[in-house]
Amino acid sequence: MSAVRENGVIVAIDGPSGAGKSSLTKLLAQRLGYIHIDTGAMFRAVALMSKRAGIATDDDARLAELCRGLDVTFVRDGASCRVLANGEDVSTEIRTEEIGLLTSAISARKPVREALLTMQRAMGAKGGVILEGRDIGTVVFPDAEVKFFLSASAEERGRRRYLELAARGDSATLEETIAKVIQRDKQDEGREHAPLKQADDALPIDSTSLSIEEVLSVMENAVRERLAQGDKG
Ligand SMILES: Nc1ncnc2c1ncn2[C@@H]1O[C@H](COP(=O)(O)OP(=O)(O)O)[C@@H](O)[C@H]1O
Ligand SMILES: Nc1ccn([C@@H]2O[C@H](COP(=O)(O)OP(=O)(O)O)[C@@H](O)[C@H]2O)c(=O)n1
Repeated sequence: MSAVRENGVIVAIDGPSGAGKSSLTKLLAQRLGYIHIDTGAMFRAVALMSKRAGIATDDDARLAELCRGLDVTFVRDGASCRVLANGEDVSTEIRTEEIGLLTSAISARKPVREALLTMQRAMGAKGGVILEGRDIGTVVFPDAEVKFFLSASAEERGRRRYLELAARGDSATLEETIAKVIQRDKQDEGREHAPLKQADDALPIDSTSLSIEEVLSVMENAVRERLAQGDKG
């Protein structure tokens, strides 16, 4: 049994790329009046800074040093949220597919995971928070009161990403985008430290043929049900 915390429950949303985690996390947070933490953005910020510093993806000593000197924060900007790395707004720069793949390699390294794990636990401990990522329900907050594992077919997730990239003027093809999504999932599932996997007690949601509103409604109902149980849950 886990007690409801100072500011409410902890909601963990994990799943592969393009499953809808970021979209649903933001909407669910608005509905519940919770804060949301995009842990992928934190890993992306580390990857961007490591690229700028010319650090090899397997240079654990330099990665550890980088993380020690890196402060990642989120600031609200109207309806959206900006990501700051040591005070610099890197929100746009971290969102490329290239940084996504580099992030997948960097985030497999133990010192990077350890550094961000400490930050994420500190950010979420009081509850009233939704964290989205790959290992929230399994490693960061295995005692989260509500856990979701959001997925969709690789083709549908690739299609969603492709539409996003096309809207930004990126010339990547649908086939390339699906292939990259599959490659990243494989890396994330196959790594030694904190691999992407469904927690035993997570509620699985396959969003392949569900609208965002439909997924939101399933999630909101599950959280409200848990809140109604209070400390008895
Ligand atoms: N259930 C859904 N149906 C259709 N499109 C969706 C759905 N969920 C998310 N999307 C769209 O797919 C894209 C990727 O969603 P996102 O929330 O960024 O996924 P993730 O954070 O898991 O990578 C976004 O453009 C989003 O609007
Ligand atoms: N909790 C997390 C979140 C992200 N990540 C890594 O960071 C990468 C980018 O995560 P993201 O959530 O921004 O990616 P998308 O789902 O938005 O494509 C993932 O492919 C993972 O390798 C992780 O290892 N653990």
